[in-house]
Amino acid sequence: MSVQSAIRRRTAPDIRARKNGDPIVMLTSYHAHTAALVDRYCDVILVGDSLGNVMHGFETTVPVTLDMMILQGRAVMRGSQQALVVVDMPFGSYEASKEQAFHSAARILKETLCGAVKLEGGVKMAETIAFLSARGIPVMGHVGLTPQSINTLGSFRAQGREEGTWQPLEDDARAVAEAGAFSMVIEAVAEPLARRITETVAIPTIGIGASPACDGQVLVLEDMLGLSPRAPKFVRRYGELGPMIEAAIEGYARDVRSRAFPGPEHVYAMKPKS
Ligand SMILES: Nc1nc(=O)c2c([nH]1)NC[C@@H]1CN(c3ccc(C(=O)N[C@@H](CCC(=O)O)C(=O)O)cc3)CN21
Ligand SMILES: CC(C)C(=O)C(=O)O
Ligand SMILES: [Mg+2]
Repeated sequence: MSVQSAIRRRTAPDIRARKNGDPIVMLTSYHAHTAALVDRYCDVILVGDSLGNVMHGFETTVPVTLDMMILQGRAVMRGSQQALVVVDMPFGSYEASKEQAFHSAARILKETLCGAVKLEGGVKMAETIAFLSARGIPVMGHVGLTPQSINTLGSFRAQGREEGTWQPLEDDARAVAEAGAFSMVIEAVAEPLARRITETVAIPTIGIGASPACDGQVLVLEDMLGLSPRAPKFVRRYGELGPMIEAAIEGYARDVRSRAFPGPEHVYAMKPKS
């Protein structure tokens, strides 16, 4: 047996079993080299449809396709060994029917070999989550702010911050849990609501802008690295890669223009005559 295959990857049931345990650590990655780094420290790697914003410069995640998710999912699986890899189902690939969702999710599992999919929505998606879960596809839910619904929501705004707005959000979280999801992302909700949901559902909640009360946390890697031009308020920057990359590019351009690069050590000399 190869060394690689001797390392057992985390599974959806492993993550499910972490309810009320040590916090679940999750970050996004869309490519092999960052996946290898994230894999050393995280329990879950999310191949998020935020790749539409981060990699492709779209304003929203709406234009992201199934083929884009599968291509990046394959890269992340090649780069990682131990983390559970979860691939986002993109807008338009699952909402029409539970059969459409199964077809899309099966493609994701078969073509990337990832361990689970994630889809947005609560009560309205519960039947779909149950259908997939019963047929061998682990589903991570995603409730609160659901960015794929930007065109009906109107703006990316935190949820549950006004009195009397909690009920539909609590209903969504309960529906996702009872449908058989192994965990759920809670995005941009008021802290007391995130705590209430986390205390009432039986599966782990993974927060993004949803307070420390959740059973785990997730951020978009490029946001926390300081590589995204604009990041939401809930992001803490753990690095300033934007300025670092710019300084490197500036140095390269300067050296090429002054012929300081390439140096002697980067040049191929002729081989001696034999
Ligand atoms: N790079 C990136 N990071 C993300 O966290 C992310 C994506 N892309 N794309 C998909 C969704 C969209 N998300 C977003 C996008 C914008 C805000 C935002 O601008 N929020 C403002 C206003 C909040 C309010 O009005 O309450 C903020 O200041 O946080 C939040 C979440 C989170 N997701
Ligand atoms: C923000 C996270 C949870 C996500 O869904 C994504 O990166 O697409
Ligand atoms: Mg997403």
